[in-house]
Amino acid sequence: MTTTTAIRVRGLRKAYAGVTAVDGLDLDVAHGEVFALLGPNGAGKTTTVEILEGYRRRDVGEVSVLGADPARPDAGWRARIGIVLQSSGGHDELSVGELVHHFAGYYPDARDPDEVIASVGLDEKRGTRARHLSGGQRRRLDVALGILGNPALLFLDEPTTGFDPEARREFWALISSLADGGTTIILTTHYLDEAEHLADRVGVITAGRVVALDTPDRLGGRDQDRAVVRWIDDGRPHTEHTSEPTALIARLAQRLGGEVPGLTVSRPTLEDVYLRLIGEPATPTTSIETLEPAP
Ligand SMILES: Nc1ncnc2c1ncn2[C@@H]1O[C@H](COP(=O)(O)OP(=O)(O)OP(=O)(O)O)[C@@H](O)[C@H]1O
Repeated sequence: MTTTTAIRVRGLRKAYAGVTAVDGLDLDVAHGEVFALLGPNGAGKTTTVEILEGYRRRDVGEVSVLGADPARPDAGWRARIGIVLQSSGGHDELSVGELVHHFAGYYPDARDPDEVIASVGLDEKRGTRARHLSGGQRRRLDVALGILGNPALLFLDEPTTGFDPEARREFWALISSLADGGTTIILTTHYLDEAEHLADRVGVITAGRVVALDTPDRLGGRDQDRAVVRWIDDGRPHTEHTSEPTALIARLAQRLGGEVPGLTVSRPTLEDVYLRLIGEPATPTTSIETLEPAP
C-alpha cells in the first residue's frame, strides 16, 4: 500500500445465504479524496461500506483502511474513523450541547465540542433536546458526532435525505470545508447533484461490482458525449447532436445573420450517464441519441 492510499480493496466478495451482495469489487481511495459511491437499491453499497467500517465480515478479498484490516483493527483505528449512518437516534432526551460534550469524552483526540456545534450550524439549538430537532437539524447533529473524534476518514451514508434545498446547500458547504481540511470522505448517495457537487471521483456499483469509476465530469465518457444544440429556424424547433457545437453555432449564426433564435447547448447530465451505466433509459429531453437529422 502506498502512503497516499486511504482505502484499498481487491477482489471483495460477500454473500448472504446464497445471495451475492458484493461480487469481486476493487477500489482505491486516496487520502484527502471525497469519493461518492452510487448505485441502485440493492447494488451492494451498504455491504461494501460496512465491511470498510469493520461492521461486517467479508467472505473473500483484501481490504485495507487507513493501513489496517477492518476485520482486525489495531488499537486506535476506530477513533480515526467517523461514521454517519443512514438513520440515527437514541439519547433523544439530551440536549445538543449535552450530547456533543458527552461523546467528546470517548475520543483520545476530540475536537472542541463547542466549535463542532458551531461548525454544523447548531449554535442556536445547543439547549434543544435531540427529539425536538427537525430532520435536517438531527442530521447535522449526526455529523457533529461523526466528526467529533477528528477522524481522518469519514463515512457519510445518504447524509442529506429529507433535506430542503437550502439545508442541502449548507450541508454541502460543511462537507466541503471538512474535505478542504484534509478529511477523506466516503459518501453514498442517491442524489446525482450531490455527488457532482462534492465528489472528486465517483464509483458506480451494480450487482456488487464497480462498473464505472471516474471524476463526475468524465464518468462513462461524459466529456466525450456529443452536445445537444437546439434552436428555432423558420418558426420550427430544431435539434442536432454534435461533437463540434461551436462550429455548428458559427454556421447557424452566419446563415441566420447574427443572433440564433432560441439557442441552447447542453451536454448529458451526470444523471443521464448514470442511468445509462446502470441500464436505465434516459429521459427523452436529455437523450444522447440523435433525435433528428441536421436541417
Ligand atoms: N443482512 C442481510 N441479509 C441478507 N441479505 C442482505 C443483507 N443485507 C443486504 N442483503 C442483500 O444484499 C444485497 C446488497 O444490499 P446492500 O444493502 O448492500 O445494497 P445497497 O446498494 O446499499 O442498497 P440501498 O441503495 O437500497 O441502500 C441486496 O440484495 C440485499 O437484499
